[in-house]
Amino acid sequence: MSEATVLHLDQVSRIHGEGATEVHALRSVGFRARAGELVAVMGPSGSGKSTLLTLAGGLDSPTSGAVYVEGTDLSGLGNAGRARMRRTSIGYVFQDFNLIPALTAAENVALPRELDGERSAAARRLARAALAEVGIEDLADRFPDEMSGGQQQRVAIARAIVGDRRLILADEPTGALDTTTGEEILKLLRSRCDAGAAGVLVTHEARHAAWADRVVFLRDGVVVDETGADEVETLVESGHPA
Ligand SMILES: Nc1ncnc2c1ncn2[C@@H]1O[C@H](COP(=O)(O)OP(=O)(O)OP(=O)(O)O)[C@@H](O)[C@H]1O
Repeated sequence: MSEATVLHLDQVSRIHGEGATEVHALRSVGFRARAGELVAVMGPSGSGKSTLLTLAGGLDSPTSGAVYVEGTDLSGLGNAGRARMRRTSIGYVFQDFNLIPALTAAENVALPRELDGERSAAARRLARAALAEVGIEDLADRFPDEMSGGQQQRVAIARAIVGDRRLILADEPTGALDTTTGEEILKLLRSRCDAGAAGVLVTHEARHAAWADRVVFLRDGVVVDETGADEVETLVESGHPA
């Protein structure tokens, strides 16, 4: 069970544009994230990290190859099916939090459940449980502009995990936070993966990779290296090998 593949990119390529302006953002990438595992994705600017994450989250479709989430081929679903998958199985955490300013913390977290037809009271209960898991249940009735950046990112993580979603995708989630607050956010991601979710963390910083079980390096849309758990520490000490 703990070894189950939650995310599988099978020979995935993504080409943006056509002809002279064609950009190969990803080239035949194979990638897996298993239950209980946090995988860091690193690489220079433009290497395809965000493209990998948006494909994994069903926000974009591959030019060729297939993306499976919990065994379901996202391209076989159609737009409505993919949207449903995003609300029920996939949590996304962005650098700039992306909370809805007019909604309280609890309402932001409950929203994906309510969009999925869950009754309001049940959705709020799940939202409060998710807020408790990230340590800010007491801020449930605050609006985003009444919270610090770190608190807002905790709300975003609660929204990503609410209802026990199994795949958490995080794109530079600590980019707008100070070092200490950023480490706390990574710790939350780590503990969610320890509890059975699969996590993918896009980061520029080698020391963030210390929270991951594996590091996958991209360059020009190709996986150029993979580092196992025992090598992650060496990587952090020596810096970026790619
Ligand atoms: N919608 C798009 N249209 C055209 N080209 C795109 C599009 N999205 C990404 N690209 C190109 O695809 C390549 C990979 O981009 P991507 O954003 O995935 O890289 P990245 O590794 O996440 O970069 P960064 O670290 O700067 O965020 C880049 O050359 C980028 O310019």
